[in-house]
Amino acid sequence: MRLHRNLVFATIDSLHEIFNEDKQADKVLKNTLKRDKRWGSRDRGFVAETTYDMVRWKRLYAEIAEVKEPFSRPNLFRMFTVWATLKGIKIPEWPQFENTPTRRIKGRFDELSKVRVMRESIPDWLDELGVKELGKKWDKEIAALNQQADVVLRVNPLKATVEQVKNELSDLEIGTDPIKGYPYALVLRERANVFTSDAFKNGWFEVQDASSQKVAALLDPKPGMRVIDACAGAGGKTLHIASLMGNKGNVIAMDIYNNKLTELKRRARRNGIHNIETRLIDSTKVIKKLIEKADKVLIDSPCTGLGVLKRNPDSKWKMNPDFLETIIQKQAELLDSYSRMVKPEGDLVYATCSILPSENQKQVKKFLAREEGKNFTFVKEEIILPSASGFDGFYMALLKKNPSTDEK
Ligand SMILES: C[S@@+](CC[C@H](N)C(=O)[O-])C[C@H]1O[C@@H](n2cnc3c(N)ncnc32)[C@H](O)[C@@H]1O
Repeated sequence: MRLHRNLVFATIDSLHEIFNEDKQADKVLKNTLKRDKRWGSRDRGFVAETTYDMVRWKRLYAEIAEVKEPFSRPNLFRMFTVWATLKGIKIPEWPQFENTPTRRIKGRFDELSKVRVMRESIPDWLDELGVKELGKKWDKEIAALNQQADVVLRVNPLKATVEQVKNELSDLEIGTDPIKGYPYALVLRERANVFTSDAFKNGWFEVQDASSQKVAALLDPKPGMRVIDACAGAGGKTLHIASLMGNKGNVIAMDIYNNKLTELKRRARRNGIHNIETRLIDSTKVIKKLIEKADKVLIDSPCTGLGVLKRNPDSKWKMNPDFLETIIQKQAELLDSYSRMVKPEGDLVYATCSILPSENQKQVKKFLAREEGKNFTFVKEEIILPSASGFDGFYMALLKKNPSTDEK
């Protein structure tokens, strides 16, 4: 591979903003990739993937390069040199790369790889938390979470079949494969920009990880039901729920951020979905009005996101250990409050994209032991670990509300 100056500089500029200005990697990249209209998909892929790689391996590369934060531009180039050397890429003779100590880089890599926090490039607090929560399993999970994520599509059955999407993308030379056990999923053989395809623009599919596609399946909504997606965000799972209902019945998508709900409505139009109603949660009244009104409620709760580090490697640098306690408290509050919207004999699914038992199975256990959870019966749960599934880490539990309730 030959390194192109403008692509390397774009990568360094992106890293400067992510590391030194505390900006979010996806937002920074979105802007960087608009910079040069002449860039083809390979060029854009190089900038995006290299930036994500360097974010993922920040601690390891900084340690090998012997540089400290905040990273000056020369130091970002030193880290880039580590990346290129370890990938076996020939370092060009640019002034930024003078005297690259190739041998020393490899030697330091071998030495540092013996220590997990360096090998897996994670902060000490995260390693301690992982061990505390997952014990011996942590080693495998954090290694799996450092792999690059696959691009997975969820076909929208209201518009197309899996076969149609596969053929349409194949015409664009984008190879895909079905995934056993995931009826609407197609995984890309190689990363590609699928957003410019007509199939995407016409709502034939959404990009959604395979594990995430299991959530609506567990909720199992039926046409004609009233279903509430209480933490809908921009609607990844709402769209799936509505499509499983064949546009029949009513899906209420709620969130505390209006901009996310606006995006959800835009996506619903593209998907040809018209049974979704959005409601902004701007007071407790919004929830009270819906008490015991839903056949099924999904709480796709805010969480640490530790199951999706593959996709958001910068979150390990932006998160801090106090966040876990705050989020566990928030999850308990949401369970207590939003579970009231389930009708007697209705279903509640609680889901997170975390792999920590304290946000998942322990959270559900505590809910069932509290006054607010006493009307629910545990049905089943799925603990999806990234090492076993190859996809994102997820947790989901199905609870059934008991027939008689004295609540109101
Ligand atoms: C895990 S994300 C949801 C992702 C979304 N369901 C999807 O599939 O794309 C959690 C969502 O909860 C929202 N949220 C945070 N606090 C909330 C609250 N108190 N009530 C409802 N939603 C909340 C966040 O804005 C965020 O969109």
